[in-house]
Amino acid sequence: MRKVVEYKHTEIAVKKKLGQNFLTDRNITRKIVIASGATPQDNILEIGPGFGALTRAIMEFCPLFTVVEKDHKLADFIRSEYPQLNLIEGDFLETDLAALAHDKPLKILGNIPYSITTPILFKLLEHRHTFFSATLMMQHEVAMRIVAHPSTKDYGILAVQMQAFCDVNYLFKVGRKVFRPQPGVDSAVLQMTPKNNVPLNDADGFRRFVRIAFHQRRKTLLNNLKESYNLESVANHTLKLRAEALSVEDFFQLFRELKPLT
Ligand SMILES: C[S@@+](CC[C@H](N)C(=O)[O-])C[C@H]1O[C@@H](n2cnc3c(N)ncnc32)[C@H](O)[C@@H]1O
Repeated sequence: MRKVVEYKHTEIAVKKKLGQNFLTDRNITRKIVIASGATPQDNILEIGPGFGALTRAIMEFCPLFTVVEKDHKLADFIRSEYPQLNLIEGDFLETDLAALAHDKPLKILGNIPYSITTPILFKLLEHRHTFFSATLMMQHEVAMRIVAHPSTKDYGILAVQMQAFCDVNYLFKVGRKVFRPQPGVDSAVLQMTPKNNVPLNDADGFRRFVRIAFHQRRKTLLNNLKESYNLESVANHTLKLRAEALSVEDFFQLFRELKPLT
């Protein structure tokens, strides 16, 4: 069934593909902005302002900032309601973060579209030098996977990749009832802050290694890694473990010990 949401002078047919679930609770938007620590001096970027629920709350703390919105009708809405903002009408995944962060690292905020949560997170990881922190509302289940500890069912590639490069903080849960239209899942607000000193000199190689180590979760590290790496320098007891048993520090150490097979 076609769902329509209307606010002030604008009505849109909700696009599921764009993850359009709009926040209706001012206490929550304010709580997100307070958690982000936004001040008037910050270089803020909001992902997906929609009808401006979070935008309005950010403005109370920082009057001028940048927003990126892909939906043309919503971009028109933001342009007419908040002409003072720097609106990028386009796709966050194609937004040049380095250019936006030219003078100062960004503080990123957003109630992000569920449909592209993972690509957004990986874009942020890749461009972690461009931002100071990202305070994001996402699906609760994804937030749990990001902050998961070793040897739990949620612990996997996402947790290791994110925790390797960022400090991640689960802030609070947000029930589905405060959105229009109501999604089928709950949300949570998570903050990620890039780490200054990551003990790696090949971040891309590390990311590939983590993917291979988890390739088949039930298999040992030996079985997952042996086709791709020379494992001579790795202790036997380590190779008998599964990837899920290793902490992020253990992953760093193991990555230093093995050599890719060419
Ligand atoms: C979950 S809604 C949040 C809207 C608003 N911030 C709120 O909290 O009510 C996600 C917003 O992101 C926009 N969006 C979806 N994909 C996008 C993309 N790739 N780049 C920028 N904005 C996008 C949607 O059109 C929508 O406005």
